[in-house]
Amino acid sequence: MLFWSAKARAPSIVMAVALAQFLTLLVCVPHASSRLLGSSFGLPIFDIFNVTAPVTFDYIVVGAGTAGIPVAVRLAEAGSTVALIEAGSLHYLGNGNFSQVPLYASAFQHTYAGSLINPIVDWNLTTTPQAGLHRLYPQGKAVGGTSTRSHQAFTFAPKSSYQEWADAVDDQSYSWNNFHPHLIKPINFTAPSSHRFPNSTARFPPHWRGHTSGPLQLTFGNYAWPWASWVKKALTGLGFEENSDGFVGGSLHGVGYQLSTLDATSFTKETSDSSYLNGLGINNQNLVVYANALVTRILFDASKTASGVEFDYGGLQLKMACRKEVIVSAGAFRSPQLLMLSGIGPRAILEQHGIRVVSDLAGVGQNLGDQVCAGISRRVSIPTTAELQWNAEAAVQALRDYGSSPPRGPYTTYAGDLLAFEKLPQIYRRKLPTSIRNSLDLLDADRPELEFVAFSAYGGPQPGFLGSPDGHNWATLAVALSSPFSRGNVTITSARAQDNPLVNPAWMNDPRDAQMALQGFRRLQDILSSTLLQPVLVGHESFPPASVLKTDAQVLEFVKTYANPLFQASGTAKMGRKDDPMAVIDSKARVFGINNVRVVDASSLPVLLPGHIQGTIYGLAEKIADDIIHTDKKTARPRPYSTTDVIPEQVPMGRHD
Ligand SMILES: Cc1cc2nc3c(=O)[nH]c(=O)nc-3n(C[C@H](O)[C@H](O)[C@H](O)COP(=O)(O)OP(=O)(O)OC[C@H]3O[C@@H](n4cnc5c(N)ncnc54)[C@H](O)[C@@H]3O)c2cc1C
Repeated sequence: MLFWSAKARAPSIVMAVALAQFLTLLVCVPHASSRLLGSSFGLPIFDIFNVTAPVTFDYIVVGAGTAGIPVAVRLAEAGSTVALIEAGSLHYLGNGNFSQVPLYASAFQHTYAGSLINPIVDWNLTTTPQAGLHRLYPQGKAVGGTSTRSHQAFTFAPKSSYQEWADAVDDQSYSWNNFHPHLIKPINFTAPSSHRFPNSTARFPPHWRGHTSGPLQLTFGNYAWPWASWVKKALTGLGFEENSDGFVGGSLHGVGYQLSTLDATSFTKETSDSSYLNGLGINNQNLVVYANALVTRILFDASKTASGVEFDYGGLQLKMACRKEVIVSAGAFRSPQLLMLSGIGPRAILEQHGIRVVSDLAGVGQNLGDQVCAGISRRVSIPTTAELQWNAEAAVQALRDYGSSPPRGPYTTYAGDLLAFEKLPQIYRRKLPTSIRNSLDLLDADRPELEFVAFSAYGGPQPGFLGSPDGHNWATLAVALSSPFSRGNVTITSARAQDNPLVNPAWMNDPRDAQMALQGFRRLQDILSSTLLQPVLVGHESFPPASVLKTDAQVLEFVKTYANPLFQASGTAKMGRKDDPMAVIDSKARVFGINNVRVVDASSLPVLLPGHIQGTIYGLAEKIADDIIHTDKKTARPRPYSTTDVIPEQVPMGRHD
């Protein structure tokens, strides 16, 4: 489809490709089985392109994000009719090419008050004050969801985390071996190309070569930032092993280049819409996408069975009905919000807002897990993103490289292209109180406690995003707590979906995390002082200045004030056993206490996974879709739309009174 394949290219190329595609479309239309441009999108009031579109769907999926699109696409493939309802629109319209060019991934994402934000493709959510500060927490509001905001890192958690998951939900289908087929089903892998520098070899599981059957393209950038190579050399010198599997083999320990969700031809960011929707779903007539539609409530009949949803479409309050299920994939903050607005959640909160209780579930909105990081920026003598911001010649060359075939150079990769994971080494561990050491010792051997990210840009507060406040090259090394103990929560501030939920990440609320952050930061300082990095560090200028990081109290103060999330929020409608009072969904993602509602997204995760969670979310979406399809034999039979799909006696579309 012309619109969906629009990529960030030089305008002339775009126009030429567009013209060719348009001509092809014109030639093909009379015989085509595919739909007309735009027909994949529904108008909930009327649909002039597809007048036979049913008002009642088998499934309604709420949220066209990282999980929602794969679930909707797979169900439609299996023959069910699916309405995919998304509050946002197309990120190409709202965010230009900032959601496409890999280097731009962190555009409009600073978390400090006063940062540049883009209200069109983001929910503009502000957390409750953390250490006295309100923080912005980016979340995608677009077809593609937060995959359009992501920094493209693709990892799987260590094997023990999936085992912990399987044990927590009493379902061994989540063990590494059993879950693995679903985790890799999305993947279409391309090995790194020869355009990377020779000293930046990227590792990946050898058997992934040729694994191209999935819709989601993964590869490595056609460039490695010099800072990444220097940090890798330093970490290796300090005893880090290289992670030989690119962080997707079931172990995160070690250092390596970031495997990324990247289109291996255009070197644009791969998202759930560019992969699943554009690649698979767009021509499937069973799937209709309703954009700009904010679901405000799930509707239930007298037997607490979901019958459809109510939504806000440009101010109109509309309803849509489903025959089978409502699948909530609205993300870690908005899935619990929607459940609460629909009467599913902690009784006291619902009653406080005058919401009728349908299922009193204490765990809705609780158990919010997230990783938190802090870094040090230093002036460096090697090229960083500052070159693209301040050096016209370098910027023009980088654009030329990106426009060449194949694209190469710094625009093909994210600025944080090197990751490393470890347990806190003994020398720092010994400084922790015994009780904290004991807690850490309970973590599995393959579960990392720290993650490092080498970022070729300035990391201090600044309104821009490309990387340098002063024209000098700056680089950052950040450390994150991979296995924090703190848990926050999400709640509602009103009975209206239009109001953002209240998010309290509770970063470092657990004293164990504060002590771990202190020792992790000391480890970070020591890495930056290593002789192996000295050749590229310039002077002593840094953010924060060394003078404010002398005592432990100063470090803790800095970390608490400047810590950022790694944006891996999860667990707010967690999966669990029926006898777990905080569990919201069972191991098939079905919400307890009601019928025909599932939650499939980051909020479903029962365990805070180390590393980056999008890979697991795609895998979970595949797994639950597979479960649904296999337990519902009828939906497994392909069936095109027909006018008989219109069931007038069910809740009609249109203005509701
Ligand atoms: C800045 C940033 C960078 C990140 N980088 C990485 C990374 O490099 N690697 C990684 O693994 N992870 C990364 N993550 C995390 C990852 O992107 C998320 O965990 C993941 O995308 C969440 O997927 P989801 O399906 O749960 O939610 P989402 O992808 O957010 O999807 C939810 C969708 O539901 C829609 N929606 C919400 N409420 C409603 C409603 N009431 N009605 C209709 N629609 C609604 C939203 O608009 C959205 O489109 C990053 C996150 C952020 C914020």
